[in-house]
Amino acid sequence: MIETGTNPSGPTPHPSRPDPAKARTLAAALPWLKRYHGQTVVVKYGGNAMTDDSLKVAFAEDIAFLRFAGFKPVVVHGGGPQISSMLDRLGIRSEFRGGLRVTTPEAMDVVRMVLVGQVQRELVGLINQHGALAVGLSGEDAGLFTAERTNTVVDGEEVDLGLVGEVAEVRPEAVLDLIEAGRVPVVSSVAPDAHGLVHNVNADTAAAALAVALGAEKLMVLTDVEGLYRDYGNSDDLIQEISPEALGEMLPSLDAGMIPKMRACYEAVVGGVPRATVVDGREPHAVLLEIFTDEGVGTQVLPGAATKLRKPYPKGDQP
Ligand SMILES: Nc1ncnc2c1ncn2[C@@H]1O[C@H](COP(=O)(O)OP(=O)(O)O)[C@@H](O)[C@H]1O
Ligand SMILES: CC(=O)N[C@@H](CCC(=O)OP(=O)(O)O)C(=O)O
Repeated sequence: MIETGTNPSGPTPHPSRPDPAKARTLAAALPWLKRYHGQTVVVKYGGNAMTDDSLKVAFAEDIAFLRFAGFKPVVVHGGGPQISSMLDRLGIRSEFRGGLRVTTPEAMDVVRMVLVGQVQRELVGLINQHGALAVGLSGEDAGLFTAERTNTVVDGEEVDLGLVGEVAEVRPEAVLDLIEAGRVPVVSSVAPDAHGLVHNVNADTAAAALAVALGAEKLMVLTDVEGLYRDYGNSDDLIQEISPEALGEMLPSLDAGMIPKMRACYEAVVGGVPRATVVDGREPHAVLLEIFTDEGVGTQVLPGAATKLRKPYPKGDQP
């Protein structure tokens, strides 16, 4: 029954008018919704962008948003700092050479336990707060990745990294089955070699190999810097856009964690992924911000790009 007459608890308040800015924001997303509808986007979530619980919740919301908006998101996660802290707690020494962890058999057990048993489980749980979407798997599942042991060269010298692998082969069928079923695969970067011995694969490397094998439309890498600095430590010039050729020339000059990251972007684009981007995962909703803005927010690697620089955004300022 509709009540008329006076309201005993006082006058009925005027409803507030819906904010037209919200409609404008949604309408402005239309070109990207059209471009990415039905397309696979591989998002690599780095351990350094996972340190804050609220950031992880926002990341899971972004992934669920993409899925419900008709994208096909696939997550590959890292967990370097989380592995390091567990190794410390267990009193196992580890060091990085050329951006990769020297991995003894003892450390490998911890890498696998932390990536598959902790980090992956947590992300799956957070995404599944939004529906029965996420399914976790690792390079060991259904032959997803076959690793090939690799070393690295530091200052001209070959360094033995132990149980560290590159991705020699990808069998993406299991991931494709999940995507087909409307699920969001969440992939951990450990993988057996041809004899079944499990290796530690850098998560950026794994994400690139998977993006190529899936024919993804985009590889997005979340990290803890605004993007690729032209001359890290000496200048705050950020690279906004760069071609794979120019990036290839820069690779030997890169440092630490940026080596596997930018190599991954390079390999992805050379392997046919139309664009690869590095974005600041410390920004809440970094994934949506990157996808639904004109120039993107971090560093984009795309064929034919002329190198474009920009200064960092002022602190607290949104792009
Ligand atoms: N040219 C560069 N531009 C940006 N960051 C760089 C550069 N060279 C080295 N770095 C370092 O690489 C780090 C990112 O790599 P990493 O720590 O492995 O991140 P993640 O855990 O996200 O994979 C940055 O925090 C920065 O310290
Ligand atoms: C070989 C190698 O270095 N593997 C990485 C795997 C995790 C990873 O890549 O994590 P981020 O993305 O957070 O750096 C490691 O052991 O730390």
